[in-house]
Amino acid sequence: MIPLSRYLGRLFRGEADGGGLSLVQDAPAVICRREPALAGVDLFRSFGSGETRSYALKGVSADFQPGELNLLMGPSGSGKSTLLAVLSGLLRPDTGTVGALGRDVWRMGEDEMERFRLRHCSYIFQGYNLFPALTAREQLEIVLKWGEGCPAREARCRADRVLGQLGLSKKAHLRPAEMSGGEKQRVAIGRALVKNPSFVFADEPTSALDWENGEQVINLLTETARENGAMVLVVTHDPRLTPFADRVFELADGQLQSETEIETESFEAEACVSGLPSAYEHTPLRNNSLRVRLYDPQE
Ligand SMILES: Nc1ncnc2c1ncn2[C@@H]1O[C@H](COP(=O)(O)OP(=O)(O)OP(=O)(O)O)[C@@H](O)[C@H]1O
Repeated sequence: MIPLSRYLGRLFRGEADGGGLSLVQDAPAVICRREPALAGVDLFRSFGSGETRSYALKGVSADFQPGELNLLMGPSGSGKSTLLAVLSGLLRPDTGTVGALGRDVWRMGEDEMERFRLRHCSYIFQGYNLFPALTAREQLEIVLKWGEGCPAREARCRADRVLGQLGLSKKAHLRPAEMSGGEKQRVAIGRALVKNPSFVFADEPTSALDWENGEQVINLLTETARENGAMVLVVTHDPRLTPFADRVFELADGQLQSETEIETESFEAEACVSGLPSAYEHTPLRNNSLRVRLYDPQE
């Protein structure tokens, strides 16, 4: 019997066999420590001053679990992008705290914050923000070389692997001007995912895409949550994304109106998770009831 601790952060397949369980070979899935990876507490954020001052966030508190895809929805002007920016370390709140991986984000010094963002956070915005002069492969390589000091050969290998997962192997040599909108968005997502972030923050990542490309993008983000244990937070107006999510947060007028857990199919192989340390729980996976991954966000 292989101790479960050996599997922390690694992939395995659990196969139920007549009530028993054997753990074999690599396969993606998620079991996460049920502690929020990210927690916003009583967040206020205003813009302007004096008589023109208005509050975009009015006391928002919310927890976000690792291994989950969260949607932030609500009417235009309700504060979604402001909340995303505050939670992701890009915009300082007036008051309130943001905790991430056990750290108080807004108490970090600038350098520490920069390192934290570089190591743990990825951002996906509407405009793609790709470098015009770089090829698809170079857009990914540069993140690894600059961000992690990754040697050129390894960076190329990792970039090519992610481009392959995105179905972009044949486009690796193209520059942004030579790509379609969907391809550019996939490269932007590849750039966000190549460093295996703990947090992915995406603001309207599908709004400029047709549904075929949009579905591909949301599938990639779902996989990132489920298979890498990342906490993914997506601001969107698109109700078609809801079935892909684990949780939907609804904002209105700067306040959280509701938090809805989206039902997933039941996890048949309960045997897979028996014997787990109590700090861990499984996250059921759609379409594949026997895949399990242990993930520890603190590692
Ligand atoms: N930099 C800014 N300066 C002044 N007001 C701002 C600024 N950013 C946001 N606001 C205001 O804060 C409120 C919330 O804006 P926010 O962009 O967070 O809303 P949203 O829900 O993301 O909207 P949308 O869906 O239209 O993108 C709005 O009233 C907006 O005008």
